[in-house]
Amino acid sequence: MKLEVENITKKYKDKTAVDNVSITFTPGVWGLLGANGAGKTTLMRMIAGIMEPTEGKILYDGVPIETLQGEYRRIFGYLPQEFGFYPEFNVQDYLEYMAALKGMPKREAKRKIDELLEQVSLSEVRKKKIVKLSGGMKRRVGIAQALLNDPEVLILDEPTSGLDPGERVRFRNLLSEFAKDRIVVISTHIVSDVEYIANQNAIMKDGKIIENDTTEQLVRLVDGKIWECKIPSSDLVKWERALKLINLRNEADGTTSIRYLSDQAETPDSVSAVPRLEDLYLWLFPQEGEVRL
Ligand SMILES: Nc1ncnc2c1ncn2[C@@H]1O[C@H](COP(=O)(O)OP(=O)(O)OP(=O)(O)O)[C@@H](O)[C@H]1O
Repeated sequence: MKLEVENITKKYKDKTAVDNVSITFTPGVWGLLGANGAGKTTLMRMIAGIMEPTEGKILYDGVPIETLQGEYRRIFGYLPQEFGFYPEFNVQDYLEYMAALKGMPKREAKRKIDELLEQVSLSEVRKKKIVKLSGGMKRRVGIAQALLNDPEVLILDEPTSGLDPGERVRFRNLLSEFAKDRIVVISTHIVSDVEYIANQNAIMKDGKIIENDTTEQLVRLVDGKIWECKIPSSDLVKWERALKLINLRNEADGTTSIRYLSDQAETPDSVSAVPRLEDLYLWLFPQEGEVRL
């Protein structure tokens, strides 16, 4: 099973949103990371077959996806970033409607919907109108509809936006289970969402894939560049100016623990830290850096 993206480009008038991208997706969870405007949504829409590339082709097991027709609905599941629901439908009716669009027999659809509502913790609100649900619940309805037909290729555009931390963890577990023998592509700019479940990550910048590798290999790019130390809290402003801070935590004893990016230790007591995907991301996209207190 493989999804091959060959030299695809998408131009919107004079803007090249995706620029000659080639990548082969194999079974497993793939993280597609990149800053706002990097071209993730455009790439996902082309992979999901709902937008035509200006140039290039996409093949599923050697077959161009635009020629899959009916088979396409069986193979692909897609959660768009902007999800147009039918707000007056209740959750159950909406999922039944989506199952019918995907050509699922009624009985099978009912069984699958029960199972999914349980998995995304929505059984209790199945009769509630979608318009009345919270943002996180709506997102979970979107995730459920993308999983309805047990797709071989699941494409999720910013699936965790609006989910609270508990929902995020449940979502990750659900996906890890689901991803066996399937291709799952998740686009996000929340690195921690893919850090624990993605086997492979593609990083996009200005319409191009600039890195594509396993998490272990990718973090090696910042090996020896991540440091941790404690500083007096009163010196924080000085260090914030001098260093590329990744994280900081105020301690009870008047010190602040900091994690920073640098080619060498910047204080005598700095110790080298094991790099994480988030460190790499901030190294690649320094303007995205946001110190969390
Ligand atoms: N319909 C459109 N017409 C013109 N330009 C567009 C259109 N859609 C997207 N773009 C531009 O193409 C570029 C890539 O957009 P895209 O939405 O694919 O990025 P993204 O990585 O998904 O960003 P985000 O995380 O903010 O959704 C951006 O510069 C965007 O402004």
